Amino acid sequence: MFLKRIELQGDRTLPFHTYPFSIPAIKNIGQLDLTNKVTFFVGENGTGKSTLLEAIADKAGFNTAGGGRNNYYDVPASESALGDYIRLSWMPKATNGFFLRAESFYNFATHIDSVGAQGAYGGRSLHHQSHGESFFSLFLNRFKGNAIYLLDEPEAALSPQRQLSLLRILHDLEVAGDSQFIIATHSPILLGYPNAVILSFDDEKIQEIDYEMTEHYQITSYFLQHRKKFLQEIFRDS
Ligand SMILES: Nc1ncnc2c1ncn2[C@@H]1O[C@H](COP(=O)(O)OP(=O)(O)OP(=O)(O)O)[C@@H](O)[C@H]1O
Repeated sequence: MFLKRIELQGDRTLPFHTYPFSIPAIKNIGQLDLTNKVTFFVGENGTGKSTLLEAIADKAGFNTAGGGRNNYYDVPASESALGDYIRLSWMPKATNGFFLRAESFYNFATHIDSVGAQGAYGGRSLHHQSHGESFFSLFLNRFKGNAIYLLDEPEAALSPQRQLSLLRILHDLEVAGDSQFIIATHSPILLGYPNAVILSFDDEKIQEIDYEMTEHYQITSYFLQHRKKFLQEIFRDS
């Protein structure tokens, strides 16, 4: 474990009508304790998961466009609006890590090509691999432990089988004992990882939720078990 606590600073004086403080979960962060090596952020689209993850990446010294400490490149509108307003408590401070943004991974791949660092990613340009293969090259080659990994929707490019393989990578790094993961996800497969804390952004305040209580689990489970009925309900009156 590296990151133990996230605190919002100066809560009384913040501009609550403007982004990012207009987001209920962000406005009411207060003090958020991280207790497990694997933490998931879940919630409906637009509830602030990426906003918080990006702010953590910013304060941790990672490139908010995606990458680690030494990946200098720019992507429009990738700066963190929240980073200056949160305080992180470390024990100990992580010096290594990676911030995966699915949405700007293409730019990250271009950056890796431009600095000739393909060797660190399996020896092949990330652009010459499929979207899912390139994500997986990152996990296999760059995730070596003794680090904090901030992953924003890592499932975006992964098949269900590869999501299971990612669970195995998480497990191996967690068992080795010196890695921490904070993962924003919509994947009911990833959320099933054992011993993780799931934090829901769906209400006024971020709070822990059981796996089986997440919409991701409930809707997926219901859909798979009652697909025809579910579709009839959705298409009714259309
Ligand atoms: N730079 C910005 N300026 C203004 N509003 C923004 C900005 N970035 C995000 N928002 C808004 O803030 C809200 C939270 O966005 P955020 O990307 O953190 O959501 P999210 O929970 O990660 O969503 P998703 O699950 O769709 O990825 C959204 O309503 C979004 O439109």
